[in-house]
Amino acid sequence: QEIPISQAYSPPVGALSPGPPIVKVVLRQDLNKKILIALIASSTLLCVTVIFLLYLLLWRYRYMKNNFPGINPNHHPDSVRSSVATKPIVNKIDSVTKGTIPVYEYQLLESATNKFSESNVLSRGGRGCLYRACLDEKSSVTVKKLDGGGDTDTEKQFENEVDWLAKIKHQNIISMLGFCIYRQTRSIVYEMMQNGSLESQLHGPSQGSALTWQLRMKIAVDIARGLEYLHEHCHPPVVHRDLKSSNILLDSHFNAKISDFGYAAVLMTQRKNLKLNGTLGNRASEYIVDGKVADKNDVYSFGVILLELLLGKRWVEKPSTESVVTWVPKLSDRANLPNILDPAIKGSMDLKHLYQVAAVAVLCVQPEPSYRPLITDVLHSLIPLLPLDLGGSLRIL
Ligand SMILES: Nc1ncnc2c1ncn2[C@@H]1O[C@H](COP(=O)(O)OP(=O)(O)OP(=O)(O)O)[C@@H](O)[C@H]1O
Repeated sequence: QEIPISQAYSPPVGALSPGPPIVKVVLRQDLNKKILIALIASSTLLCVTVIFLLYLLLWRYRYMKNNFPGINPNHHPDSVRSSVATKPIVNKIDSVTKGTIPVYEYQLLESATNKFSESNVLSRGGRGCLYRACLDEKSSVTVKKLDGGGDTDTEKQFENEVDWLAKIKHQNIISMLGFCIYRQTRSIVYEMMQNGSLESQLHGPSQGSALTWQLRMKIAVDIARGLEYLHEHCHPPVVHRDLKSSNILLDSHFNAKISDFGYAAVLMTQRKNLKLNGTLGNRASEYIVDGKVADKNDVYSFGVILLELLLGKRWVEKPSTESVVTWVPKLSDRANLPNILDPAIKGSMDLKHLYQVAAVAVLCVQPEPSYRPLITDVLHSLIPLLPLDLGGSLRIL
C-alpha cells in the first residue's frame, strides 16, 4: 500500500509544532534562488557598465588622437587647462570643430623652440615673435606666438587667419600645420620658408642681389597664381586685403607663397570689426577711404609689389608726397625706364619684357578700381615672360 509522502514523513502527533518544517524548507530554497538570480543580474549589469565605460574611454582616446595629435588625452595638468581654455574659441573655428586641423599642445611647442628662446627667434613683430621650431629630427617649422593678452583685435586676427588657412590649400599660399591656444597665448605653426620674405630679400643685407630678373618674374607669377586661386577658385571668393612684400614668403627654391590671412575676407562683405593698422603704401585709396572690400584692392597691392620688384624701391609707410602715383609717369617713359630699375637687375632682361611688365604694373595701380585688370588677366600676360622650367611658357632657344 502506498503511503502519501506527507504522512510517511509526518512527525509523531505529540511532537507537532505550528508551521510544518517542509514549508520552511521550500521557502529557504526559494529565497536562495532569488538571491542567486539577483547576484547574476547585478554582476551582469556591472560587467556591461564596465565594458561600456571602457569602450567610451577607448573611443575618446582614439578621437583625441586622430583629431588633436598634439594633445595628449592622458592628462598632463597643463594640457587639461589648455584644452578647457581652448573650447570656446575652438567652437568658433569651423574647421576645428570639423576636426580637420591639428591643435598642438603648448608643452610640445615650448620644447620644440627651446622654451621660446632668443636663439630661435626668426623675426619680431608688434604682436609677437616668430620662432624656428623642431617638431621632429628631420625638418623645422615656424611658430608665430602672439602675446595679445586676450586683446580682441589680436584674437580676431588669430581666428581669421586660422579659419582661412585651414580652408585654403594652394601651392602659392603658406601652409598652416596647426595651432595652439594656451591661457592668453595664441600660436600658429607654419611650414618653414627658408628664404624669408620678399621684403627682406629686396631691402635686407643682400639688397635684392639673390633675385635675378627671371626669379623676380617667377615670384610675380607665383603671387598672381595664389591671388587667382583666392579670387576665382574659392567659393565664395576671398580677398587678402593686406598684400605686401613682407607677406610674400620664399621657400628654398624661391617659390613664393602668400601669407598673413589675419585681414582676409569674403569678397564684398565688410568686416567692420577688423581694424586695419599698418602699411598704407600698398593699399588702394578706395579701400583706405571707405573700406570697400573688392578683389581690385588686391590687384592694386599686386601692382605695388610688381613695382617693388622692378625698381627695388620700398614703398612709403604713410601717405606722403612720394607714393606709387608719382612713379607712374616715369614708368610710362620707355626711353628712361631702364635707368630707374633696381641696380641689381639693370641690363639683365629683354627690353620688350620689361616694357610689358611695367605696363601691367601701371594698369594695376590705376586709381579707378574698375579700370584695373582682373588678376587672371595679369597672370596670363606674365606667364609668356617666364621660362618653361620656372613654370611659364617662354621657350628659350
Ligand atoms: N613661415 C615662415 N618662414 C620663414 N620666415 C617667416 C615665416 N613667416 C614669417 N616669416 C618672417 O617673419 C616676418 C614677420 O612675419 P609675420 O607674419 O609674423 O608678420 P607680422 O608680425 O604679422 O607683421 P605684419 O602684420 O606687419 O605683416 C616675415 O616678414 C618673414 O620675414
